[in-house]
Amino acid sequence: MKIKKFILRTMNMRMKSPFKTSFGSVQDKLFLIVEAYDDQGNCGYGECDAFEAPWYTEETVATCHHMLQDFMLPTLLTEAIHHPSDVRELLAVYRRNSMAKAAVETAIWDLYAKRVGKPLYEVIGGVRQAIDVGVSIGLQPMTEMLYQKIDAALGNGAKRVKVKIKPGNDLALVATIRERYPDLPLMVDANSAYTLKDMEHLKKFDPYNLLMMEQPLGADDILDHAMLQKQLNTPICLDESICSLKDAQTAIALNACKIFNVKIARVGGIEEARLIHEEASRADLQLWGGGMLEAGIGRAHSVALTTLQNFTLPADTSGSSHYFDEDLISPEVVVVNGEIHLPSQPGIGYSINEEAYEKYTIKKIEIEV
Ligand SMILES: O=C(O)CCC(=O)C1=CC=C[C@@H](O)[C@@H]1C(=O)O
Ligand SMILES: [Mg+2]
Repeated sequence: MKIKKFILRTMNMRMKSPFKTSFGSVQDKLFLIVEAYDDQGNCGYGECDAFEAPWYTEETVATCHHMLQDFMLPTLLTEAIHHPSDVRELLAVYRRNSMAKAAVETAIWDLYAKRVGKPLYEVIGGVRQAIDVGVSIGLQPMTEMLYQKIDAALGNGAKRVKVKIKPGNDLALVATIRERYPDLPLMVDANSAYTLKDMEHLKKFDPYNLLMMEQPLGADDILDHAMLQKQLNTPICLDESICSLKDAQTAIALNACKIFNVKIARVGGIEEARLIHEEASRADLQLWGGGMLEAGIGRAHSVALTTLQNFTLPADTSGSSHYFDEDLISPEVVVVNGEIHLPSQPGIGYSINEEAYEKYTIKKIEIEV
């Protein structure tokens, strides 16, 4: 497969409401899209999940634009790509920069699946045609608003609810939710807001029967999580700490957690995610698909990944309308009774909504051989 040309778009879409975590808030979502064209006129799409500021990982929209434009896309135009799984090796010369890598790698997977005329989820080895999903609810200014969001999610069949916590807005919040929803499948995500000094405090979450506690400690830590997991009954799920297969192997070896949240962007692509999935399956760790407030293209890739065998827990991938008034794809991703059904068309299986796509494009560059 020879890539003839890439188009790199910068998009700007406003989310319905701000999404607030322990480290920041997003409402105007600036992001990139990579289009990869082959010599037969096929086009594959990939979304870059980096945010405008480096608060989730060190990457930003600007660093990804630079890495893609100046390094990664020119490299991939000069190399023969036999299979999308080659891209991981071809880009390994560039250290880290996982979100930039994932943006182009996912575009090439979509392109390949379209060339062979199969849905992406089948091409990557997916085993199910529908995935279970929950919702992720950001920090709310008032508990009433949180209840409204939980009720709306349950009304839509959400299979579990994740709430964000931070020091000072955590235990009492969980206690209130539990009192009102005693049987709710509930989990919390701290986005690295605590340290081992909070061990005694974190143990106090155990009686609330949480599905898991996501990333309580340092974004670059695995060791402290292992010490914490020894003391907690609540399963720990690692998100920010797992950026590669190597990190996954370390976490497994140290028993640092029981669950991984897998995001294609954070680990540098679908191939790395598949390797993490294999490793986790061997160690009996459970997996689920994380979300990055993506628009439709990124959402479609993550839905496809979630069809792999060991993604047994509900994903964060909510429907397009959860975050946006209008999406870039047609049809939009929809959740029915807490499930997303996989489209059967080749590639990501969704078409581009050309009108919306052009409307939200604020910059476009072409890179050719
Ligand atoms: O619905 C989604 O796309 C998931 C939202 C979500 O929880 C997150 C998105 C982006 C960064 C983080 O704040 C966070 C997470 O930690 O999983
Ligand atoms: Mg998280």
